[in-house]
Amino acid sequence: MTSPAPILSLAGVRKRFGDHTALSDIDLTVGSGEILGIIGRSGAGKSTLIRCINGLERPDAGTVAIEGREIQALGESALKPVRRRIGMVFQHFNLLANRTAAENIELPLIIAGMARGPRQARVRDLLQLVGLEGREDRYPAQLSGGQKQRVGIARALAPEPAMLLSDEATSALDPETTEQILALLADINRRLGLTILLITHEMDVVRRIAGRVVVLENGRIAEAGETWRVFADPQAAVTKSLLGHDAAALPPGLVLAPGGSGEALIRIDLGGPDAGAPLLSDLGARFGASARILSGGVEPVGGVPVGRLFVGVTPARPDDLEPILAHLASSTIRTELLGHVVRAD
Ligand SMILES: Nc1ncnc2c1ncn2[C@@H]1O[C@H](COP(=O)(O)OP(=O)(O)OP(=O)(O)O)[C@@H](O)[C@H]1O
Repeated sequence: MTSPAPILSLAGVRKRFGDHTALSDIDLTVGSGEILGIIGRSGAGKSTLIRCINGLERPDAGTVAIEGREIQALGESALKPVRRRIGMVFQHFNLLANRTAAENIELPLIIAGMARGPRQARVRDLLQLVGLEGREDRYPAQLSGGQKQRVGIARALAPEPAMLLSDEATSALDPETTEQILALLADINRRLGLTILLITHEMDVVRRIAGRVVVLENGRIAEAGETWRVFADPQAAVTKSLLGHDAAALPPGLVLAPGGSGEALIRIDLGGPDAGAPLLSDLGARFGASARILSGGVEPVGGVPVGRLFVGVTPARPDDLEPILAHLASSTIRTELLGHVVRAD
């Protein structure tokens, strides 16, 4: 049995505008049912990438395939049905102001030539799926930002696309509404097995729902991988800076002693299924050391705990510090002795 073609695959994609290279060497595969985040700062090439994926822009080199079908050489009429396989969700919703919520959702079905009966049944199902029952007759101006985006999502889902392409879909929403829309996307992904490509400039959006992330910088892929790994152990400078990961940062208010004894300040980067292990109580049980958390935290990234802790460890004997560090290093992503804490007394 051959495995199904990926929903989307890009190979060696390059796009130039004059002498400016907006995208180069883009290799990307999106498998069925996954949520992939694409993150980058302004100018990184996100819009150009979207335009290459939906056929609005032709790459200068490389291939873009949707469900195994290469689109870069297709003419407008051949592109149309392939484009319909990608549902677009936009930052500013792009709803028709003079049509109700239900009519906005119905429009792509009318264009697709669906008969009235099944069309209206489908609109009802979609309204229910996105939590808009009872609001079907409201016009966009009578809906909140979150409700408008629910209409946008339902409209994108109406033609049963193979993939949802979310272009900064939560960037115009407040944090609470962002949370609700991301929860809706995650729910749709789970319930329908729908593939979602999330384009964003916000790490938090990626952290909440993307299983995998691609970091774009200056038109190139700077880093890619499972979201929790990239968050727990970022490699590229741009990822570290997007994450606000300053490797040298000390928690506020802590001062390191010039000498080397007493309570050791240790920075621990945790991530992965083992991150919940009882690390600190281990230090007491194995080494008779006392350990306290001075700063930091652990939170789930794609369901996997990830975090950075600053821990003060007082070994029973100075010689214990080395084996303590080795023990911590064996069960964390990174353990680093930063120095010794100045005591207040
Ligand atoms: N039609 C164009 N003509 C010339 N340069 C362009 C064109 N489109 C994009 N660019 C340039 O290509 C680079 C990538 O732009 P792009 O819009 O893809 O970035 P972006 O990551 O989407 O940024 P933003 O988040 O600000 O929308 C930028 O330097 C931009 O100025």
